[in-house]
Amino acid sequence: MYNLFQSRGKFQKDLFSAGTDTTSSTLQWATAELLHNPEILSKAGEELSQTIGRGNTVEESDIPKLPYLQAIIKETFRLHPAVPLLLPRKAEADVEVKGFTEDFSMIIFLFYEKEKKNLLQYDSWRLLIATRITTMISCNLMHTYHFAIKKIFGIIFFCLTWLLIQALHVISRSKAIPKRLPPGPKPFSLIGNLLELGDKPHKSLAKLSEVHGPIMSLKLGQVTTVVISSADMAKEVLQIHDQHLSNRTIPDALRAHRHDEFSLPWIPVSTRWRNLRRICMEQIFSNKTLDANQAIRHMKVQDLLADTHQSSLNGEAVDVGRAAFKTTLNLLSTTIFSVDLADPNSDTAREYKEIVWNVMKEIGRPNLADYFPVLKKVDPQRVRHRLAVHFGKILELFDRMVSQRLHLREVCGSKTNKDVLDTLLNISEENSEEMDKTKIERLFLDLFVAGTDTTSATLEWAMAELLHNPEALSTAKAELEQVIGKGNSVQESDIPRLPYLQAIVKETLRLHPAVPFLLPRKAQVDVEISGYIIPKGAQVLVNAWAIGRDRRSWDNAKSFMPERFLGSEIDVKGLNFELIPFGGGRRTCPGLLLAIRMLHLMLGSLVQAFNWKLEDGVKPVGHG
Ligand code: HEM
Repeated sequence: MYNLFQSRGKFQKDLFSAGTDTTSSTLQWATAELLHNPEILSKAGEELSQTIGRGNTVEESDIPKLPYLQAIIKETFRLHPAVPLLLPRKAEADVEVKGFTEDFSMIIFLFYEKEKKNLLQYDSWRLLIATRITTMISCNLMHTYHFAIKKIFGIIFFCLTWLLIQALHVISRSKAIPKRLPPGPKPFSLIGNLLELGDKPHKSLAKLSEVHGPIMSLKLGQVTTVVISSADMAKEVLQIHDQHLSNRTIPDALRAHRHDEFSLPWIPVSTRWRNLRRICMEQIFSNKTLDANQAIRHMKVQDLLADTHQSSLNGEAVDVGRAAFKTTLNLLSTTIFSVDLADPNSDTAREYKEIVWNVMKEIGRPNLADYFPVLKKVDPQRVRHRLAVHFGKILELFDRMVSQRLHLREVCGSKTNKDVLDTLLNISEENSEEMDKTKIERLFLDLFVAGTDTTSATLEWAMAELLHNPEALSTAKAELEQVIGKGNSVQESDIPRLPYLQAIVKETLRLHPAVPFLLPRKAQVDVEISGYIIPKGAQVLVNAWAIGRDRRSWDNAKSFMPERFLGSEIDVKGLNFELIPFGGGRRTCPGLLLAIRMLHLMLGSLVQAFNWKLEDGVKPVGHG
């Protein structure tokens, strides 16, 4: 057996070298098969000697009388067709074969199964289609590597099918999601729509949105910006697509002292951001902590009342804005590190107040580097440079305060727990990874910047609206008198019993959100909203000012009517998207509870303690 196989292999090899002649190759295979099957060989020999006789030669005319010989030839054709793929055909027109319709430019190869009995049964052949195969493969090669090639074609076929499915998928997706920006005003070539911003961008963009809709795109210099101006669209951004729209575009100025890398409002959503937020929500601004340190805020509000009383005794008008800023600063600084930072007799306090004020000014200043990123290196208006100076001073001040407290704790030999600084130092002693001196100082910077002007501006607006609406003022006064009683001072714990005062604060925040565009968001991926695409990298501004005045959500939207909130469930906590002065979703303002307490405490106290009127000669003006 072994020898036979060996000799057959050698025989085949010799015969193959003779070329691709189909007849000789079939004869060679027939001979090889007979050598491999001696029984068949002897049966064929018997038939020949019986039919032709020994010594006579075989004539073509004898073939019909030799059925066994015919059968051997057919069997050889079946097992060893000389042209396994036949010769390639080309369809001259679309031809449907078993449900497949093929382009006539395709080349069709026919493979057939080895097991099939009948050479002529085409329906048992497997059809494989290869598009535009340009490489000619020699017949011999095909013959020798028949099955390997079959596999390769199988793989190619599979890959092509897979690619086709993917392409169809992409095409159908791109059909389903029109890749188009929200509508918006036509931008100029270099400056885009910068000129449309005007000096009150929240108002200008609210006006533009009346033309272009509640989701609108603009080009601010080189920055693609999407502006949101309705409660429904705000819900899409702040809640539904919150996951991809929670990071920020960072104003260039904030890169001073690399503050953008430390700052809670600006760092991207990450483990570090979550830790900082958790500390804020659980340790600094929780109701429990705020209840524990409300007495110090009460004291600071008594100072505000004393100052105001002094002004009235002197017959001077009270600058509510300044008084509000000073008191808010004091409320924050006593809450955070038990120091009165707005004390007029302290040099540190005066310096501090000025720095905070300057920081606000620089951050609020429009900066070309934010609209033309190529200018970031140059800092053309020197905003980052000036902010770096202010940051440097304030961080130095915080550094002194933290060092003093650390020293005090060392001397006392025990942990104190009287304010936010103590809370943070306790955390850092337990886990220095989570909190350390630098992180504490950076967090303080954020809290002061985020908390001071926002709260004091809201208080100033509330007082302005009350002076403009004497009926609302007298209703508030009556409520305070009834609930607190004459001569008693307002406490934070009284707030739940003062629904009209709460309604005034909500109405003020609706009409005058201190951060009209919230803080800017940045799309992490393409986000589809309402059939439009907010492209990856675009800046998203939610116009809380426009939403608070949207006629679709509010009756008499421009009027100051605190009554609208009486008996209403609508709150400012970020769940009612028609009222979002503190933002919404995972980046909602963490200082909300403190801000709300400070606002009610200051406003309630001022309204209760004095009879207010506008300074002589000043006329109330409507707000637009
Ligand atoms: C009336 C007062 C205030 C208003 C109207 C206000 C408003 C806001 C708004 C709109 C945001 C951005 C939310 C968003 O992107 O969705 C924000 C963020 C923030 N606010 Fe306030 N805020 C006020 C008071 C405060 C106070 C008192 C503090 C702390 C002392 C504070 C600390 C912060 C911080 C740290 C962030 C950044 C949160 C983050 O990005 O994760 N805010 N605030």
